[in-house]
Amino acid sequence: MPEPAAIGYQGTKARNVMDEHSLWHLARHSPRLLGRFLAMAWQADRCAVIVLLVAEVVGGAASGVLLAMTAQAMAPLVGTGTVAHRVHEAMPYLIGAGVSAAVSRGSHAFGQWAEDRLRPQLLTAADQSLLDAVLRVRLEVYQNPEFTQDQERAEAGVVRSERLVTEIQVFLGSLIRLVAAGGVLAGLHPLMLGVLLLAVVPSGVGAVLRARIEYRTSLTVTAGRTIKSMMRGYATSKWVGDEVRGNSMGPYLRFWYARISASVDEKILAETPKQLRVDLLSYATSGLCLAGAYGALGWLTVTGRVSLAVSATVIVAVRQALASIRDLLAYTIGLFRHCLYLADWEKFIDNSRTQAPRTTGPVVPEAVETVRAEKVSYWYPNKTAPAVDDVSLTFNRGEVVAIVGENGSGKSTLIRLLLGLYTTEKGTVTWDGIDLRDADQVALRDRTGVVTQAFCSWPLSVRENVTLGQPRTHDDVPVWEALNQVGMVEAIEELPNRLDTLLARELYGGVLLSGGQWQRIACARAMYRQPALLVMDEPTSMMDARGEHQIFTELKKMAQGRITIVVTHRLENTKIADRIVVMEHGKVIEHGTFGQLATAGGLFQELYELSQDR
Ligand SMILES: Nc1ncnc2c1ncn2[C@@H]1O[C@H](COP(=O)(O)OP(=O)(O)OP(=O)(O)O)[C@@H](O)[C@H]1O
Repeated sequence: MPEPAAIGYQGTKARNVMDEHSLWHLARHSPRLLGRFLAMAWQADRCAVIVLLVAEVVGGAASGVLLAMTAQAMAPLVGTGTVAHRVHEAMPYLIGAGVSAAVSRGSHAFGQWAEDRLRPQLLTAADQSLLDAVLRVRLEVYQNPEFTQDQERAEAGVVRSERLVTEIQVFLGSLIRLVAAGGVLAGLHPLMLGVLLLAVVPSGVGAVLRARIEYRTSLTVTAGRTIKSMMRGYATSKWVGDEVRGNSMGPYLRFWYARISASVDEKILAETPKQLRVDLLSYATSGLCLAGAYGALGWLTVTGRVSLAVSATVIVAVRQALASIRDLLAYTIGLFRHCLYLADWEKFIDNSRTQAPRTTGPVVPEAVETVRAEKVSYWYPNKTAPAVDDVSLTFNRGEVVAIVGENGSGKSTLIRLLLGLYTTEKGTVTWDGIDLRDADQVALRDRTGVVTQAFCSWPLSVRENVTLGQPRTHDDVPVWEALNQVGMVEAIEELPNRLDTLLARELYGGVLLSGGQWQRIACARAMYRQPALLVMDEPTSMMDARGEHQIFTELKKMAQGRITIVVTHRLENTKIADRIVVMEHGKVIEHGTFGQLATAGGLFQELYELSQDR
């Protein structure tokens, strides 16, 4: 059996995640990641980036000047002479300190303005990249559970991209203030700076270790959280409200939800003792070092090695430096932590580029004459039997072919292979002789139209619901024609804004359609495309008899210009088909016209008779 590696997704599990998140790795890669975000911010709003950087530099420099002025003012203030004289002496420095404080506050306001502008724009840019990445990958990549988990982690990265702006701003500001305070401090007594640094290193290391533990925990609970949020979405959806109540599913759903929540919580709680140990150790070590720093200052002052004025300034500078270092550490840790998530976002985006369908190679013709499957097989990952097994079929332009068979016989998989949505693992699918594995996949997408079993009710206007996937148009005539083909003209004309009516819940100012009406819209969308290969998988399962009759009549009418394939369990409908293909366990077991198969004594006849036996 071929490896599921055919899916080819190199997800997180394929890498040793925590190796990649060692301190060294983080320190090495965070600047590059921050650089990427800076480039994104630059692209989004240059003016705000410049203002932010200038504001932080000016604000930091002003705080350094403020400290230097305070130090200068301190000497006359604690010196000799009358109070008036001392104040007079210190006055120029005090005025300088006041001006520096004003400049510092003013630049902070501008920095805040820039931050307010950048936050939403960065969030949008990161979010947009994620959406692009998910839409970019080949359909097969969805089969890989790692892809979903990686996507969840990338989503967490998107949320954090917004916070990154604040963190970068505070990080920069505190770094500049620290350098300024450190400069003043070093000028006063170099020893102070060394002792001070020693005091903060242990808590810095502790905070980084804590961030790693948190991230490691989040990795272990991602799968649980994903399934929890999926189940929550289903259980609380208004669409399944009747099913949940009508079948008294509520108690079991609550029980299930509580159980999975408890298992997620258990994993998180298991990590808390480690976090406590790291915190206690780093606080104790940094406290001891800080006590040593203040002890050294006291000793230097008492032994007359530094003057009282210098000592007083050192205390002010130490306070400012400590506050800056605390901010710097807190925000460096925040940056590190967010970089862990952003690295996931970045990996996901970059991986998606290698999972994109090919955009080179031969372009399949707009009006394809023949689609041929030759000895085609396909396995899903973790399945022991192929979903499609050694199938050879030919479909010709102008034909309507019905594919039938019991549940799980491989019909939907086969049509995905014919559409080029899945790649064959054995055998070939060719469009007019072009092997789809070599063909330009983007061009191929323009030639296909499909109605799937689980079609989506897009919260868009009627017009957009019909034209979705096609270039925007102002010509409503073909839109009405497509709606006419599915018998929806009257229903749409009754809507408040006709084609402009939003098809969404009343909450959003829209109107809702019935299940069958939605299915008609899905059919209209595929017909509007006028594709070379039109595939309809159970297109009328929700429709009334009139709707069903109309769809099949229209399909027959428009069959000349294309190849039409219909998958259906309602065997009556296969009468319109030129040929019927019957599948069982992934193989084609019968092939012929309705007249031939209905009396051939095979599976088709059996299923048809069962459908008539009511
Ligand atoms: N995404 C998937 N992952 C794993 N196995 C799958 C997946 N989709 C389908 N299968 C398996 O492949 C086989 C064929 O499924 P397929 O959906 O092609 O059948 P089908 O004939 O279209 O069924 P139905 O009539 O119920 O729609 C089944 O055994 C099914 O369990």
